[in-house]
Amino acid sequence: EVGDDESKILLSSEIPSIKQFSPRMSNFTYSPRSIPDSDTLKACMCMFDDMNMINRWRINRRTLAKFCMLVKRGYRDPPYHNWYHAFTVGHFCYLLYKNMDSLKVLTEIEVFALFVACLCHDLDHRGTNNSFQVHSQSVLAALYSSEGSVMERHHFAQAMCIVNTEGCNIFENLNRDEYQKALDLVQDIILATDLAHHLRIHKDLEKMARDGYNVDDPEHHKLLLCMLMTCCDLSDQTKNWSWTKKIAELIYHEFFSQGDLEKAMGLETPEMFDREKACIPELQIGFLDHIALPLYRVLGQTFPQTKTVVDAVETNRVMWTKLRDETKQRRLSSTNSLDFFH
Ligand SMILES: Cc1nc2ccc(C(=O)N[C@]34C[C@H]5C[C@H](C[C@H](C5)C3)C4)cc2n2c(-c3ccccc3Cl)nnc12
Ligand SMILES: [Mg+2]
Ligand SMILES: [Zn+2]
Repeated sequence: EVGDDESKILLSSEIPSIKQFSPRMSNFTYSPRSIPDSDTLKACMCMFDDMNMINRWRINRRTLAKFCMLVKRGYRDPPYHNWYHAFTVGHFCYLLYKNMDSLKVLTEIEVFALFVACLCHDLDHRGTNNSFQVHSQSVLAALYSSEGSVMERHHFAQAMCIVNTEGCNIFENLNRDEYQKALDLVQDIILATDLAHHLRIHKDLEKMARDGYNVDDPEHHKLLLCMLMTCCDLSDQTKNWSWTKKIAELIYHEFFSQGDLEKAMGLETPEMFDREKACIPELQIGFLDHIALPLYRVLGQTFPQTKTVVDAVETNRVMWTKLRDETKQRRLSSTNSLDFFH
C-alpha cells in the first residue's frame, strides 16, 4: 500500500510536533477520539517522541513506524475492542505522563513498558471474553486456559510476534538486562488487564493508597503499574457523558453479540450479555460502583494531580442514574434494551 498515509509516516524521518493535533492534547478532558483514525499512527509516533522514548531507548524511526503500523493492523474490527480502543488507552497513558510529573514514581523502563503495553494490550481481540473462550472450547482456550487470562495471554503472544518481526523490534537497542526487563514488564502489564486479576488485587491497591506510595518498594511499583494500566483501559469512563454513553453502546453491542453466540451454542448467558435481560444503565452503575469508581478514587488518593478524573466518572454515574430512572418510566413502551439509545 505504498502512498497511503501509513507508509508515508514509515518513510518520513521527521516526526511532527504533538501540538499539531490540539493544544489540549495533554489535558485529561481531551478526548482522543477527536483524532481521526488516519492520524492515529502519526499521533502514536508523536507521543513516543514527546515522552522522549525515542532518544532514551535509541529507537530507529523506521523501526518505530513499522512497529506501530503492525500493532494497528494487529487489531480486528469488533465494535469496541479495535485499534481505536488501544489508541485511546495509549493516549491516557500519555496523559498520566504529562500530568503526573513524567510518572517519576516509576522507573523509565517501567513507563516505556506501560505505554507499549497500552498499545498492544488487546491485540487480535475477537469481541468475546475469557469465559466465552473457555465455554466455547476455542483454540485460545486450548492454548491458555490452564493458566487463566486466556485473551490476555494471546494479546501478549501477538505483541511478541510483532517485536520478533524483521525491522519492528523497538527494543533492539536495549542492553540484555533492559531487554529482558522490558518484555517481562509488558507481559505482566498486559496480564493485569484481565479485570478478574484487577479485582484480586484491589484490596492491595487500597492498602497502598492508605499507606502512601513508597517509590523504594518494588511491590508498590508492580501494583502501581497494574493500577495505571487498568486506569488507561477504562479511561473512556473519564471523558464527557456523550463519549461515555457512546462507548457503553459499543461495549454492549459486543457483549450482546457474544450472548447471541452463547445462546446459539446452548451455553448459558449471564444477564450482562443477554440483550433480552440486560438493563444497561443498571449494569453501568454497577460497573462504576464496583470497578471504575473505587479504582479512580485510589488513583486520586495516591496522586492528587489526577483528582479531576474521579469527578468526571462521578458525573457520568449521575447521568446513568438519570437514564435508569427515565428508562423505568418508559419500561412499558419498549422491551429491547438498546431502544433507549435512540
Ligand atoms: C464501560 C465498561 N463496562 C464494563 C462492564 C463489564 C465488564 C466486565 O468484563 N465485567 C466482568 C465482571 C465479573 C468479573 C470480570 C469477569 C466477568 C465477571 C465480567 C469482569 C467490563 C466493562 N468494561 C471494560 C472492560 C475492561 C477490561 C476488559 C474488558 C472490558 Cl469490556 N471497559 N469498559 C467497560
Ligand atoms: Mg483486554
Ligand atoms: Zn482494553
